[in-house]
Amino acid sequence: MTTRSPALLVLEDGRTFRGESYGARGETFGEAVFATGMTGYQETLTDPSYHKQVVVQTAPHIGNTGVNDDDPESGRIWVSGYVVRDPARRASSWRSRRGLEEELEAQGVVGICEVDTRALTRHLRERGAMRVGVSTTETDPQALLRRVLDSPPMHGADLAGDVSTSAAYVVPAQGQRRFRVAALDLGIKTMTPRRMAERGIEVHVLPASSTIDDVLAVEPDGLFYSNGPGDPETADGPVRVLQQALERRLPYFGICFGNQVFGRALGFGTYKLDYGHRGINQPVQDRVTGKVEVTAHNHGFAVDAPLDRPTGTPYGRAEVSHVCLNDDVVEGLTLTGDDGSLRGFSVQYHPEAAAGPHDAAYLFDRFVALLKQAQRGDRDGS
Ligand SMILES: NC(=O)CC[C@H](N)C(=O)O
Repeated sequence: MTTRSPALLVLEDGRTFRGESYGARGETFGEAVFATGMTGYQETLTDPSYHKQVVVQTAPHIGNTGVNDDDPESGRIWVSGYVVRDPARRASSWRSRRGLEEELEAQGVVGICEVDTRALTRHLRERGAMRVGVSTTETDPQALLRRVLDSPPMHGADLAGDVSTSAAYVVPAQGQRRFRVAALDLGIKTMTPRRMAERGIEVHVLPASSTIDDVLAVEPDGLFYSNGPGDPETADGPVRVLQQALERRLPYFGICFGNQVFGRALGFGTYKLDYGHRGINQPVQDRVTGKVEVTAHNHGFAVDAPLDRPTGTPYGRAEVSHVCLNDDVVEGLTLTGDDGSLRGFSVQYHPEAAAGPHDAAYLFDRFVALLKQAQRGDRDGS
C-alpha cells in the first residue's frame, strides 16, 4: 500500500481542509470545482477543459476500476489537482492496467484524500467556485493562502492555446467518406472526432490559432468548434474565424466552449456561473420538442442570450434551443436563415458522452443532416 503523508487544502476565502497525500507530492493551484459523476473519473481527469482546475469528486469512492487504456479523452491528465474522499485500496476491473494513484504519481498530479468532500462541495456551492491550493509540503494554512491569493483566477484566463494541438491532423471517416469537416481544437476530447468519423465524416483537427484561410484550405463541408478550458471572453481569434465562416455560410456545430464562442460570434455575451455544471446527469430540455435529455456537463461559464425571443444577427436568426432545467442556463443555440433552414447549432453540454449518457447522440446526426442539406444547396446552386 502507498504510504501517505499529511496534505493541506486551502481555499481563497481561507477555509482549510486537512487530509492525506494522494498521487504526486508537491504543491498545486487552480480553480476548485466539484464534479458529481459517480463514474467516469478517467474521462474527467483527461478532459482538457479541466486544465487549471482542481477537481473535487463528490462520489466518495474513486479509483475502484483503476486506469485502462481505452477511456482517456486525451494523451494526459489535465486537472491541476485532485480531491477525493476515500481512494480505492484495490483496483478491480478486467480493463484495468494500473492503479489510479500510480497514474497520478506517474503524471505528477498532486492530490489530496481523506477530505470531507461533501462539506467542501457545499462550501463551493454556497460561496461559488474559487481558487485553491493543495500542498503536501506546506503545513501552515496562512502561508499557503498567500500563494493561493497570488495564483491566477479563472475569470479572464486564456487557456485554449495551452491544450490545443500544435499541428493539424486527420481523423479518417469510418467506412465511406461522406463529408469533410474542419474541427478547431480548443481542447478537443478524443471521443468527439470519433463520433463524427462513425458517421462518415473525415475530421481535420486544426490548432486553436488557425485562421479562416487554414479552415478553407481543408475545403470543408462544415466547421466544428470543440470544448475547451478557460474564459470564452478571451477567445477573440476563434470568434472572428467563426464569423468569417458564417459569412461564407459554412454549416457550424459547436460543443461547450464551441457553444460559448458561437454565442459570442452571434453578438451575445458570456458570464461566469457561480459554481458551474459538472456531472453526468444534468436535465436539459429541447425547447422545440419539449423533450428532456439527461446529459453530461463540464462548464463554468454560460451564454447570456434571451430565452423568450429570437435575436436578429448579421448571419440569420439566433435562438436558444436548449435550457438546463435546474437553473434555466442556456444550453444550446441555433442559427437559421430567412427561409427557416438551419445554418448552425451548438450545445453547452456533451453529446459525445465521455463519460455520460447517450441521450444527446442525435446531435451528431443533426450535424450530418446539416452537412447534407448544405451540400445539396451547393449542388442546386443556391
Ligand atoms: N467543457 C468546456 O468546453 C468548458 C468551457 C469553458 N471553459 C467553461 O468552463 O465554461
